[in-house]
Amino acid sequence: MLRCESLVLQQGAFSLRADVVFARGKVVALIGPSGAGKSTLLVGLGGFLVPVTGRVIIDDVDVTDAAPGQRPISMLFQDNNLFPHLSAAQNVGLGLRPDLRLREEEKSQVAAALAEVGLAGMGLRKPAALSGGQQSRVALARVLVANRPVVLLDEPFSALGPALKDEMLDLVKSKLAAAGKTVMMVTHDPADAQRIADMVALVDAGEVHAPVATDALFDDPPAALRAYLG
Ligand SMILES: Nc1ncnc2c1ncn2[C@@H]1O[C@H](COP(=O)(O)OP(=O)(O)OP(=O)(O)O)[C@@H](O)[C@H]1O
Repeated sequence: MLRCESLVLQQGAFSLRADVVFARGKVVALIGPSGAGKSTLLVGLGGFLVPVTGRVIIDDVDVTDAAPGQRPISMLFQDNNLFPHLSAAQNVGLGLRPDLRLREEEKSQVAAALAEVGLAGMGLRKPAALSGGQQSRVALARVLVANRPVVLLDEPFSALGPALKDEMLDLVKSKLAAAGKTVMMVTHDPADAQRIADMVALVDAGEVHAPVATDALFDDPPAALRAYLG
């Protein structure tokens, strides 16, 4: 379970309030207008922004003062954050050991993760020799080997075409959600939420609303969601 207790995050003149609970092992889509604060929430949960007030609690541990690397969290962004001079396997290996001094069993874990995302045998390729979709798969494989309980996704597949994006969303569902991870995903596309999210939390005007079951939300959208959906 991930709990934001009276959390206030500030970026410049903008402030975001969150007093919500995200259930463990669920996929939650964060949707809402541009500038509403979705990325601010993920950056704050990741530990890259010191809260003005409030606490962040993950599985009963208060991580509010923990550095990003000490949090039980992996993050995946649109740019995939791959190092161009490292091979796909090395980029994945960073999820296990930042110094890349991998033991044999860790190298096997990397190879297995690459196979899980459909990149078996491509470990030696550098990112420039991979398509956009394949690069996204490398970044996802790194999240898999890191094996943290919470995964934050900030529009990671929005640069991909619709079919590739759906494939990646399905991988998130089958590899992360099925493994019991708590997944929070920012998206602008309600279809993404309907495809893989158990719950949807609306972020609107600097406030994170409580997550609601996806079907229920879209069957009977509250006024703020209706306004956003147009
Ligand atoms: N580094 C920063 N300094 C000052 N203001 C910032 C900074 N980063 C974001 N903001 C402001 O915070 C507000 C929320 O931005 P945020 O990126 O969280 O919104 P968002 O809901 O993710 O938007 P989008 O859907 O367009 O990505 C915006 O008004 C933005 O201009």
